This record gives sequence, C-alpha cells and structure tokens, in this order.
Amino acid sequence: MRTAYSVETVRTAERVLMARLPEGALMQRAAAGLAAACADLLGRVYGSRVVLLVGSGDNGGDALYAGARLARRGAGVTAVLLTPERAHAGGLAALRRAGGSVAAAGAGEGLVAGADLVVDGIVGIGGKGGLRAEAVPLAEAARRSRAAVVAVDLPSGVDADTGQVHGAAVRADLTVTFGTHKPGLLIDPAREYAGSVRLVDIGLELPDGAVLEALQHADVARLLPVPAVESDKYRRGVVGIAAGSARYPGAAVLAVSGALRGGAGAVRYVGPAGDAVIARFPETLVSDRGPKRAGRVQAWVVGPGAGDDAGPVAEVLAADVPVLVDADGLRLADPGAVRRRTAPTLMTPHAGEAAALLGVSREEVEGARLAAVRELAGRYGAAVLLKGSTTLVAGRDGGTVRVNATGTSWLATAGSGDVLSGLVGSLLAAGLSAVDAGSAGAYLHGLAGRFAADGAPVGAHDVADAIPGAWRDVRGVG
Ligand SMILES: NC(=O)C1=CN([C@@H]2O[C@H](COP(=O)(O)OP(=O)(O)OC[C@H]3O[C@@H](n4cnc5c(N)ncnc54)[C@H](OP(=O)(O)O)[C@@H]3O)[C@@H](O)[C@H]2O)[C@@H](O)CC1
Ligand SMILES: Nc1ncnc2c1ncn2[C@@H]1O[C@H](COP(=O)(O)OP(=O)(O)O)[C@@H](O)[C@H]1O
Ligand SMILES: [K+]
Repeated sequence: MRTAYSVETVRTAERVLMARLPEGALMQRAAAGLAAACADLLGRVYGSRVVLLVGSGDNGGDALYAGARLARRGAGVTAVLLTPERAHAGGLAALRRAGGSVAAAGAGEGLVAGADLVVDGIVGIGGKGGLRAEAVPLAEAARRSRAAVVAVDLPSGVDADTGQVHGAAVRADLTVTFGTHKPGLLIDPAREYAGSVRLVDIGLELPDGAVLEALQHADVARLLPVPAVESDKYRRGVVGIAAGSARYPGAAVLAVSGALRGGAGAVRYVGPAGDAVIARFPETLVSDRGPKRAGRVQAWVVGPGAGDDAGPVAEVLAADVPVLVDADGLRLADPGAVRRRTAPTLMTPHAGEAAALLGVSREEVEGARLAAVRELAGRYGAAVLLKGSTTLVAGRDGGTVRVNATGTSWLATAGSGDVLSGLVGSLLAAGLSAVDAGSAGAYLHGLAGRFAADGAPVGAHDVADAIPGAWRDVRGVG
C-alpha cells in the first residue's frame, strides 16, 4: 500500500524526529537521497551542468546541499537564487565550499537553457498558491529546455494537500519526495506535473490516518475473491445488472461483460436489452420482469444506458443488498432514497456527472477531485468512486480516500465505464465492501485497459476481454 499524508501531519512527524536528531540531520538525509536520484538520472555526474532553482525556504536548502554533493563529484553546479538575502545560509556555504557558483535570478533563464539537469527547489510543502511571478519565467524556461527537471519534494506551484494547481507550476520529469508521498503527488492535475516519483526514507514515523492510499498488486490480490474448493455459483454471489434501454442496448452488454469477469458466480440481467445480452453472453440469466421480481441477487448495478426510466433505479435502491449506481442512474436516483439506505451504496460518476450532482462545472470537479469526491460522499451518505485519470474512491464515513492510477488514457473510450460498473458490481456481490470493490475494480480495470491497448486504440469490449489477464497478473499466476 502506498500512502500519502497531509502537510500538517508531515510537519508534526518532522518535529518529533528533529527533536531526537542533531541539527540539520534531516535535511542531510533529504539532500543525500536527492543527490543520489539526480546522479542516477544524469548517468555521468562528472562534467554535467546542473542548475539549482533556489527559493527562500528549506526546499531551497535541500537543493543547495544536494548541489554541493553533485559539485564534489565533478558536476558544474550553479544556484539561481530567487531571493538572495533569504537563501538557506548553510546550504549556500556548503555549495560554495564544494566549488559551486551562484547567479542572480536574472541570469536564470539562460543558465536553464544550457543545463543538463535543473533542480527545482523553489518551494515545497511551505508553498501557498501557484508560483510567484518571479519564478514563472524560470519554470517556463525549464519546460522549454532539454534538461531533465527534478522537483524537490513537490513540483513548485502545486498544492501538496489537494493536487490542485493554481496558475503556473514546474513540470518535472522526476519528483524526489521525503518521508511520505503528499496527496498532490497522487492526484491529478498535480500528479501530472510530478513526473515519476521517488520516495526517500528520512525516518519519519507517521500515524494511522493517511489522507490517501493507493493499492498495489499485493493489496488487490488479498481482496480478490477466489472460489473455495467446495464453492458453488450461489456462494460466489449473484450480481444483478439493471441497465440498457432500447436506445442503448450496448451498455447492458458491456456491463454484463464486466460483471462476468468480476468473480460473482452468476450474472442476472434485467431490462429491455435481454436479446442483445444473451446473443453475446449466453451464460447470463435474463429477465424482463423488473429488479424487484427478478430473483435474488447479492448486489445490484443500476444505470448504465438506462435512459429516462426511473422505475428500476427506485426498485434497486429499495433492495437490502449493496447497490452500485452509475451513469443515467445517478441522475434518476432520489437522493433521499440513497441516504436512507442501510446496505452499502457506491456511486460511480465521471467528472461531468459529479459536476451535475454537485451543481458546479466539470472544470471545478477536475481541478479539485479530492474535495469533490468527499463532498459527494458526505451529501449522499454513500461511497463514491470518481472516475478519471486518477480515480478516487471515498467511503461514506469520510476517512482515507483510495486513489487508483493503473489506468491509461486509452480507457477514455465510450462504454469503458459500463465495463467498470459490471466488474465492481460483481466484486460487491462476492462480498467486498463498497470501497474495496470500487478500488480493486478500478485497479483491475485500469490494468486491463493497459493490457488491451498496449499503445493502440481499443474498444470497451477489448477492455472487458483483458480483465482475466489483469486478474492473473495481480495474483501472480499464469
Ligand atoms: N518536512 C520534513 O520532514 C522535511 C522537509 N524538508 C524540506 O523542507 C521543505 C519545507 O521547507 P519550508 O517549511 O521552509 O517551506 P518551503 O517549501 O521551502 O517554502 C517556504 C518558502 O517559500 C516561499 N513561498 C511560499 N509560497 C510560494 C510560492 N507559491 N511560490 C514561490 N515561493 C513561495 C515562502 O516565502 P514567504 O511567504 O516567506 O515570502 C517561504 O520562504 C520541504 O518541502 C522539504 O523540501 C527536508 O529538508 C527535510 C525533511
Ligand atoms: N485519461 C484517462 N486516464 C485513465 N483512465 C481514464 C481516462 N479517461 C477515462 N478513464 C477511465 O475510463 C472509464 C470511462 O468511464 P465513463 O466516463 O463512465 O465512460 P462511459 O460512460 O463511456 O462508459 C473510467 O473508468 C475512467 O476512469
Ligand atoms: K520544489
């Protein structure tokens, strides 16, 4: 499990550790890790041209001490000081002792243009708002240059706690972060600015209560239902799919295609697209009698391609089993009925649907995903999975939010969300909690998207076909 903590928690842990260590020891640990990452990226340190962008806080101090280490190994290191009178004094002295030089901000753009490596130590967890005006031309020069850009702790200008980006920010190829991931490194849009992320252990001890957690293969493998020797289809769980319409029969087929690969023992389909479903998946149990009279299920999925028929949504919400509400179902669901439910409910909007539910613009949701997913979970008293390049899953009672980034932008294809809804519904029927089903399902779905696409466009049905391969990869079998 990868975790991310708030700035406040990091500061507290830092204080505790600093009280036990000699002065400056923590910064030396950070600088050593940073210098090692820079050296790995450069390949050959001796003779390379390194430019440090140095702000007025400890983030700049990290950059200066790391620069001193690189200078001792033969790099030509120049520090560009944004506020010379406030640059970290110890770091500056160390750089000078090691043979590095110092330049004023005015010379920065030219230096950046000719560098092999730019180290962004403008601002870290002490940052407020986007980059200040004096730093913007340097960030832009770094973007234009052919130099590799390494961000210290965070790309300067992104919000550490939320992943929001207000105005200009540094775009890094690599971010070297200290002690723990920060939420902004795992949530778009900030995540995209961070490039790949390397975590340096500086000995911080962090409490329970991470802001975010990201499942890894081993975590998902532990969650996935595997039939016991004496299992039968009913013990594995039956998932009901109430989806599709005369206009959108394909949504029903795709939701069923995901559900069949999700671990339930049987898939029951209810709705007007039974013929299309049976033609593609003869193993489906089909009924046109409405959810209430369709027979028992252990979880329902309602909404994909449902059109304007609110009846099945209301029937499903009245059932005392876990329910996943997606697509048209989100619009058709009575919020009061969702809030009154005692069995788990999982809502799975994309940013546009979340925006409609919250009464804000799509851009607002995309710019502040963490706030949006928490707000929806609170308003509806339900778990919420907010789809996108970094999918977030919030539980109904707040707490740690799960983030998934296994996906690929090739998944931005019509119907791939329908596949996800069936897959997650199946995991719910197999007995996973709403948050576990949502996050494990998003993980598998993202991986399946990667396997199916492999660098080329794919349709949603290809993603469904790749789900078994994703399961095998996660479980380390086959
Ligand atoms: N925590 C840990 O465990 C460890 C932390 N370590 C390191 O310390 C870093 C935190 O250092 P920090 O607290 O000195 O703050 P920092 O990020 O340098 O920024 C403050 C300065 O930036 C300025 N500034 C603010 N906003 C700005 C903006 N938008 N654009 C431009 N400038 C802006 C602000 O200026 P002011 O408002 O005062 O004018 C202030 O002077 C942390 O990220 C990590 O690298 C490691 O060394 C060891 C372990
Ligand atoms: N840029 C992206 N990167 C990764 N995954 C994405 C991206 N865009 C969309 N996805 C994923 O693709 C799926 C699209 O779902 P959705 O928007 O509901 O599509 P549809 O309604 O056509 O089925 C979601 O699982 C979402 O997380
Ligand atoms: K930085």
